[in-house]
Amino acid sequence: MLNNALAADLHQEAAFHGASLELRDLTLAYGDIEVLRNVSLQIPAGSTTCIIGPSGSGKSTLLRGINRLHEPKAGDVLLSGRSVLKDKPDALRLRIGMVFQHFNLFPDHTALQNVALAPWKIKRLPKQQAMEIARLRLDEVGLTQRADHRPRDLSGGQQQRVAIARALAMDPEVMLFDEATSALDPELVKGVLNLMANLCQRGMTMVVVTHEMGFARKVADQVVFMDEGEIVETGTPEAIFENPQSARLRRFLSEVL
Ligand SMILES: Nc1ncnc2c1ncn2[C@@H]1O[C@H](COP(=O)(O)OP(=O)(O)OP(=O)(O)O)[C@@H](O)[C@H]1O
Repeated sequence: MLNNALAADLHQEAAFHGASLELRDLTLAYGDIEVLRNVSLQIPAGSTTCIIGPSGSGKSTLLRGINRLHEPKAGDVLLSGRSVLKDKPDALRLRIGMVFQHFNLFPDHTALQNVALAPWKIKRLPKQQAMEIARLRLDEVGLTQRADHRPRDLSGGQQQRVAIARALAMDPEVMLFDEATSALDPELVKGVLNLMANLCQRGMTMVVVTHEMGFARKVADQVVFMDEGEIVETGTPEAIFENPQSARLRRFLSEVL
């Protein structure tokens, strides 16, 4: 059983304690080709940053650099003011949750088992406690009734919510979303975006690569426009969408809005 403090901490609208992130002159390359060059960005604790930009501009690569799925060629990433390059990548990924376009759930596991797996196997919590945490996280994403369903018996939106619950079950300090709604049927997108907005309101630090300009406009604290591996403009949603400074951003917006 969970102790009362833990249960209280996990209840429906509990606040998160997001950490700050800072990227310092981050450069990432695939082989000899640099696809991200000298990217610097401040992401305050508990804030939401939306990354927008054309296909191939380096948005996913930026996320992969933050949690070291791809090792930086140069530069640094600071989590709560401390370089993540000092930690083992596995330890870092306990602190930074990531949600992908494709949900990557284990097909032979139920929703509950999918969410409980990492707290049990990676955090090494007792199985019963991991299951309790998973139940609470599934409850938070509105899937209590689907806990015993396998992914094939869930809609795409429900599978993505399981993937979000799975990331939250590790108590991350930062959540990275890589086009989390791009693979969903249009009628399922809103539910997942609402859930993401709820995490934002509760103080999670979020970095969201998205093609959903409405979400970026409504939810982001800052919007980052990337093109050709660089940050071209950073600003409030109002500044980016209503008063774009660069021709590149104006051209991009004219194509997507
Ligand atoms: N594994 C890889 N090996 C070599 N090049 C890669 C690899 N992954 C991405 N790239 C290249 O890096 C650049 C940035 O890709 P990235 O996926 O980060 O862009 P993106 O902005 O997320 O694009 P999209 O919106 O289409 O997902 C692109 O030119 C891409 O072709």
